Amino acid sequence: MLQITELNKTYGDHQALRGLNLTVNKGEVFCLLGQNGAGKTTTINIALGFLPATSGSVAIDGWQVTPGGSNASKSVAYIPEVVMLYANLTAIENLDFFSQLAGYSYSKAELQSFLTDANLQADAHHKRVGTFSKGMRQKVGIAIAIAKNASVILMDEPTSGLDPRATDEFTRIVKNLAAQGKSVLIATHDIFNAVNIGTHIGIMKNGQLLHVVNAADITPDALQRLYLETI
Ligand SMILES: Nc1ncnc2c1ncn2[C@@H]1O[C@H](COP(=O)(O)OP(=O)(O)OP(=O)(O)O)[C@@H](O)[C@H]1O
Repeated sequence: MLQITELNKTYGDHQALRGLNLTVNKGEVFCLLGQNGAGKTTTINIALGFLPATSGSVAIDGWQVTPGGSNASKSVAYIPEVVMLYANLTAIENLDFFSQLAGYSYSKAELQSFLTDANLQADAHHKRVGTFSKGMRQKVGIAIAIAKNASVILMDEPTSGLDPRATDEFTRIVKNLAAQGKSVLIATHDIFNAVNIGTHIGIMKNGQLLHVVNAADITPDALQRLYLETI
């Protein structure tokens, strides 16, 4: 579970986050919409412990996030827009490397099962990732999150640049993660996919969450109208 409470962040004299409150329970997928500069990346970076908050708190499964690593960071995984992997290593070698970095040592069979859980086709497990598409890199990133046993997964613009088939596959993978009890937070500009993939959708403006809606209660058209009225 991810719990953000009264989070403020100031860069110099610019206030990027203003008393942000946001909760993602187990099994929920929270899509965070907002214009460029609304504060989505700042929120993710504080939740990861990459940036200190000015005030307020972020907790992962009840553990407070503190900059530079904590018990909380062990339970959180990040899938950036482009997942950075070692181009000359295979998918399974990358997964093994990053799992070991997180303190886990898995057998080859276990590593393969994580890649399969992330929907990476078997014939790609032993291919170097240098040739992988964005979607395939994402699957390795998701396998790393599964191997790390992360209970909270944060994603930045995961569907930008994915073709419709890859987006549909990604949607199914994320729904599966949620069904396994993960909490997923996705910063996105993709309104249509937010309705498809999310259980909850938040609209952020100037560092505040102005609306939170249940994805089941809104159509993409209605969400687009609400978004345009809000930002
Ligand atoms: N290191 C920094 N120093 C100064 N200002 C910053 C810094 N990082 C972000 N900001 C400012 O804080 C605000 C929030 O930025 P942030 O990157 O969190 O927004 P965002 O919603 O993620 O935007 P995008 O959709 O473009 O990624 C913006 O006004 C941005 O210019």
